[in-house]
Amino acid sequence: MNAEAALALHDVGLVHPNGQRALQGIALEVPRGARVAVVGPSGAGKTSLLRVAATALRASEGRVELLGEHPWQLSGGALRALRSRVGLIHQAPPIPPRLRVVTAVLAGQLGHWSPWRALGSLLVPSDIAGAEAALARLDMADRLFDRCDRLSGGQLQRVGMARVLYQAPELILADEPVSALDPTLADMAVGELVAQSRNTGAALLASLHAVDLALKWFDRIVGLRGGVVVFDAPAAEVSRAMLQELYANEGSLLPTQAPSFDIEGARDANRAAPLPSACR
Ligand SMILES: Nc1ncnc2c1ncn2[C@@H]1O[C@H](COP(=O)(O)OP(=O)(O)OP(=O)(O)O)[C@@H](O)[C@H]1O
Repeated sequence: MNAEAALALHDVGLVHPNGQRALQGIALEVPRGARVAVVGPSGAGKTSLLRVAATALRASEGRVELLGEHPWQLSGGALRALRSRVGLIHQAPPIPPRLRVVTAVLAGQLGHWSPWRALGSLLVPSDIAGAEAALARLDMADRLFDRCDRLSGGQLQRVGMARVLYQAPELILADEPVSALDPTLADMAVGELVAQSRNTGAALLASLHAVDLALKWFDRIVGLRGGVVVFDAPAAEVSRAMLQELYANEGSLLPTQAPSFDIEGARDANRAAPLPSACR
């Protein structure tokens, strides 16, 4: 067991209940504090990988180590405690529609609170300033008391991210966290996740649709296709040819946020990326 790794997958495979194989022979290590992006075409297995890492799905083959533990050997209570140290950001956050934004954000700490404090917070939000600060980082502070079913898909994604910023976990797992945001907001939101990692030492593993965002913000890029790792390299070493090969079946254009993609520019931006608000 490697205690220095926030996450380690050893020869992991996943077959969904209908017999569809989603992952095969995955070997991946995310050291504590590291920031790793997973990119790849539709159906590559990005969501499956993140769900296995989050223990939402149990691997069919291989071994998962999470924050120095073997999750599937733990008792129910110990597994819940381990999960409370991991922040999971969904593409479409599963937030009950009638919940208020403030309550949805405060729910990030539910795993750490006593049942009485958790119940009390559902009735009367206990740390409004904390929730507001997390939302402000994603330009959402003005929606604090809105109901979640009055929000757009992109606003809901930002509530899901604010919940994890508020949670301050040791490992952030983000599955296409900015897919519903416009390019400017997407850049800002990914920057805040990276800032959280820099400030708290949390490891960050995120699947991203846009390769320019991945190259700009992340230290390491994992290319996934057909459930297999095609490359795993520092962002500075990822070439256009590697990306074109990865997306070869999706046409000649690489998926990006910005309309024109300059790979050198994205990597230069990585070196010079300004620190978002939380880091200043
Ligand atoms: N619940 C499921 N049941 C059966 N097969 C599934 C299920 N979820 C995913 N799959 C299959 O597993 C493979 C990987 O899917 P996955 O959603 O992990 O890919 P992805 O890279 O996240 O795709 P996208 O970018 O389109 O979201 C695909 O072949 C998909 O059809």
